[in-house]
Amino acid sequence: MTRGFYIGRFQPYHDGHHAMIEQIATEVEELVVGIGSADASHTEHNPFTAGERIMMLTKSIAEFERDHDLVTYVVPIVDIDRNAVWVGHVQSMCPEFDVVYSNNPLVVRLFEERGVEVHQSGMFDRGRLEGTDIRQRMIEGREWEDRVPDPVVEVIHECNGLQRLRTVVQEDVAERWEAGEDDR
Ligand SMILES: Nc1ncnc2c1ncn2[C@@H]1O[C@H](COP(=O)(O)OP(=O)(O)OP(=O)(O)O)[C@@H](O)[C@H]1O
Ligand SMILES: NC(=O)c1ccc[n+]([C@@H]2O[C@H](COP(=O)(O)O)[C@@H](O)[C@H]2O)c1
Repeated sequence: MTRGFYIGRFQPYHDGHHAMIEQIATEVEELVVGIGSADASHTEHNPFTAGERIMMLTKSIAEFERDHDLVTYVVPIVDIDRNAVWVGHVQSMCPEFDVVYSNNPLVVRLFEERGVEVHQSGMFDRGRLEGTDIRQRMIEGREWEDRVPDPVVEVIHECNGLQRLRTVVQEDVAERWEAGEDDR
């Protein structure tokens, strides 16, 4: 039995993450999904809470649990300020895992330095499937719903996520303006 680990911020969980988990589901029997930066929410970079991201993931991956007999564990992981001990921090919070799946260069490096096997999948349709671009579309009122699994659309509407994102962006801009960090 092989148990994998896949971590992301999932702000929001999108079709690129979904394609990655679909592929992982063919390679492992169990998967631990880490909700990274679990302590962050209500900012432009991290608008959604750990709880909201757990809902996005749990509802979306139900189809893989059914179709591939995959067992998943979703674990929130808060950030810590020392990269050198982060792998131990993750391991201390999760069921034991054999292999890590990631396309994030820092995550790959930190696990490999600790002797953990890491698989990289390459990016799926990255021109369309990038969290930063999807959040920008939400802010600007452009179409984003076709880039995420259907349950994610429901969760974002349930938590009034578009309005929250637009509000926090305005607050961030105002703070940068007051701090004199904006181009004027
Ligand atoms: N389109 C994609 N295809 C495959 N893997 C992806 C894709 N987008 C992100 N990933 C990977 O999923 C993991 C989590 O990514 P993350 O949640 O940061 O998404 P992101 O789209 O890069 O978001 P952001 O732009 O907000 O940083 C990382 O390993 C990342 O490289
Ligand atoms: N020192 C740390 O806390 C540390 C180090 C490496 C990755 N991480 C986290 O792992 C997650 C990686 O996910 P992304 O690929 O979505 O960036 C992020 O939440 C990131 O903050 C944290």
